[in-house]
Amino acid sequence: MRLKISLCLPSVEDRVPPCHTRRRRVLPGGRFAKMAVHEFMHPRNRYRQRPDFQELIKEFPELNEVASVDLSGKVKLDYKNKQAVELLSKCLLARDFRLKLELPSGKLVPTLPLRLNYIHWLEDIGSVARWSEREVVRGIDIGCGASCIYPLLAVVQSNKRWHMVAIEKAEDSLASARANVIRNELQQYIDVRAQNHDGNTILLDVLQQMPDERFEFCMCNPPFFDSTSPQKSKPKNRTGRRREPSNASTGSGEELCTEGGEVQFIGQIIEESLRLKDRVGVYTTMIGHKRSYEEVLHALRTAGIHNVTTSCFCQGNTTRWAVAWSFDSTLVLPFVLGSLVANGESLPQGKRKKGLGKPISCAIFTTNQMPSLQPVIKYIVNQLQAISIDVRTVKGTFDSANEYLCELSAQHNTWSHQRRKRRAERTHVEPQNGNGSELQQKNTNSEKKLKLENVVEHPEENLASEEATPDASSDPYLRAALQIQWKEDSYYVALQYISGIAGRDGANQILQYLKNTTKSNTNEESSSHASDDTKCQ
Ligand SMILES: C[S@@+](CC[C@H](N)C(=O)[O-])C[C@H]1O[C@@H](n2cnc3c(N)ncnc32)[C@H](O)[C@@H]1O
Repeated sequence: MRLKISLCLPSVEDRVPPCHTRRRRVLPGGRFAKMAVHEFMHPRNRYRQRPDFQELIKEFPELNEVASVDLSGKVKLDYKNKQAVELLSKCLLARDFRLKLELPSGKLVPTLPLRLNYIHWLEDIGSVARWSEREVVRGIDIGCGASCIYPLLAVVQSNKRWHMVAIEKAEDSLASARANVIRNELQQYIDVRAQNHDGNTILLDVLQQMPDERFEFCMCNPPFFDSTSPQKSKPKNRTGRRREPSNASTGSGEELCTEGGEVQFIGQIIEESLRLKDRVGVYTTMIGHKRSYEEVLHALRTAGIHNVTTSCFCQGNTTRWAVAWSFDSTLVLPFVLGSLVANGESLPQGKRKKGLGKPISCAIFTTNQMPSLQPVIKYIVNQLQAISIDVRTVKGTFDSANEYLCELSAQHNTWSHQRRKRRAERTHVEPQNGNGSELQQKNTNSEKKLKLENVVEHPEENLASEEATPDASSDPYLRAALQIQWKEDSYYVALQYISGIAGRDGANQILQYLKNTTKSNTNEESSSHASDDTKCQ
């Protein structure tokens, strides 16, 4: 029987598709085929299928003005034409979401595939955070822009279960955002608020105005560029190989630029989150540049924030990154679909598709051996703490009747060679009874064997490197989720690797350590019907 961790673990086909870096599919014989970039969008993103422009024009004849027919007879839109981009967004919003949108000229035109990728990622976060159990999910959009696109989409896509506070700093955008909310009669669900101009805060001032409110999430599409840089809104082209953007760029300098660029902006959200903590369940933001993404992850680690998940949104030729973090100890963010590893290392594509992999599980005691789940939980937690693994309860208590879930974090490998260490300890215990000489003889033999095993299997330098402590600001050596469950006639332990350089092997070894200690303790204590049942599955 295979046990599954019940924390809404994703099925493989639900996972977020791999990132932008792979645009070629390997064909038999090692040839490459170019893949449609749309394949990398979120699996639920309706725009993975390119719109059929011919059909769309029938419904919205105004598109005719910006469409052309190519030599093969295909109807095409010129994405370099600002008017075409705006018209397409408006038509798709009307057709697919029944939303009406108007924008003052010169303002950022929201492209829908990207906006929807972000919304779907939030839904994935919500399924781990169990938002489905709430009647209303409250969210904040930082910098809603003139379109107010994210709050509009969030409300409609959730069938009005998500209620949004939309914050905006620019006065003209604020007025336009309010008009778009009224235009769609969604004032009951979207509260558009002006950012405090005098203050220098992003969330603090606004949340101070609502002291009794708690939000499930916040989101942000920050101004990407540094207003103090001479290049301003031009992305850095360090290699000189960056292609010209295939879409017309829209948006004013005020919308796209901020002092210090996105890293400083997001850095401030991180700082404020350290003060606001659980006032917001999950802090999320989009990031425009890969380099900023790495800097943001570093800032989170430096702030001691490790409950993090990341994603990347791929659409057309544009890629954006996203980061979420939380102070909620009952929410294990790395369980979110398609999560990349939290230390910022991008996994190879094939691996990322499989995400964190399946949990491994094993029966650890039978109900004949343990009367209830409580002593099993206490026993396992003691065994883990004995080797300095930090155990943080996520669900259930030590007195749980059916299930207990916790998060493990280890700073270095303390589980390898435990059997040998225990044996070595035993050999150093002075014999207390009359069989002293016999026992001493046995111990001497096992000591010899132990020495031999150490020489053959594990030279000293290996031991030293395994126990090396990583630098304090980095991720733990291993993070994993552990579930203890009672089912039929046995108690099961399941381990899910989350992150850390120990990898899935580290999680396997911890499960093996638990099996071994159980086996040796039950052998010592009750001898006969011990742990033949500790089979791993
Ligand atoms: C890149 S635009 C995003 C607009 C919209 N959310 C979208 O995705 O199309 C960034 C927005 O953040 C606003 N903004 C900049 N600094 C802000 C702040 N401190 N508080 C609130 N909004 C801010 C800008 O005026 C701009 O409208």
